Amino acid sequence: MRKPIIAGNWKMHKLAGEGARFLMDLREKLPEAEKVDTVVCSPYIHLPLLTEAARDFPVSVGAQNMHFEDSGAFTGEVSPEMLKDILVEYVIIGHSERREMFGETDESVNKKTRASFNHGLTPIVCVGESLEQRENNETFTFVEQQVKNGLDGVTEEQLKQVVIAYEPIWAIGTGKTATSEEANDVCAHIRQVLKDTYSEDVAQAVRIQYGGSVKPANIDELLSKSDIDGALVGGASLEEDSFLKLVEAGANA
Ligand SMILES: O=C(CO)COP(=O)(O)O
Repeated sequence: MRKPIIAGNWKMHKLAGEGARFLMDLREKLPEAEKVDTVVCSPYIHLPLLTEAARDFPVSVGAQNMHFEDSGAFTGEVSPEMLKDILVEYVIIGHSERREMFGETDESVNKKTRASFNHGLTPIVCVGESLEQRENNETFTFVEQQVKNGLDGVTEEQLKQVVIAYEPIWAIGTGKTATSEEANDVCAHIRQVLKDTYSEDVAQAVRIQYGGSVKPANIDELLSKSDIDGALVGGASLEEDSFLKLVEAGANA
């Protein structure tokens, strides 16, 4: 069985001190690390404070982006080596907001995914279709292409560590969740693509999260599905009570 993974994506919210307090408040309350992987992905500048606050208790810290080079003349960028240096463990790659607003492409997603393994970071690779693509019945082919392009050249052993987040763009921050069946169908398709492109072993190992208006009220239903192994959560990860409920749902899945 794949271990559930619940990740909060704080996007551009919270000040650093608020983030650290959030983690400290959860300190005694989080389920054991054996039951669920709990991840909080914050803005870059909060990361050192959060990795310090997260010492000795079962939560990992993730970044929301990174550059693919180790160092160089890339003003405003942060490298995988820098993230690893401050004990960051995860990195979100190719979130739809970065693809839409910051020119991220399958090619840059692929470079970043491969770079994450040079430094032992676990990538959370985001894929997902627009409303127009869904209405034109292009969801499967589009997501399939994103998965293949994003993971191109990644070795089988590395692939088993990858987390894929299926986030339909039309469900992000809109309050519109894909039904658990719709979400599971796409996650199952992604797993089939992994099997056809790589192997059954890889397909069974890779964890696939659903993201898009996940809340305490709908997470149990989503996690009960065969191919949904966790959630990548925006809005409902910002508040301690609701984040804790989501993580508990992961631990009980
Ligand atoms: O984009 C998301 C997580 O990466 C989803 O955001 P919401 O949970 O706010 O819909």
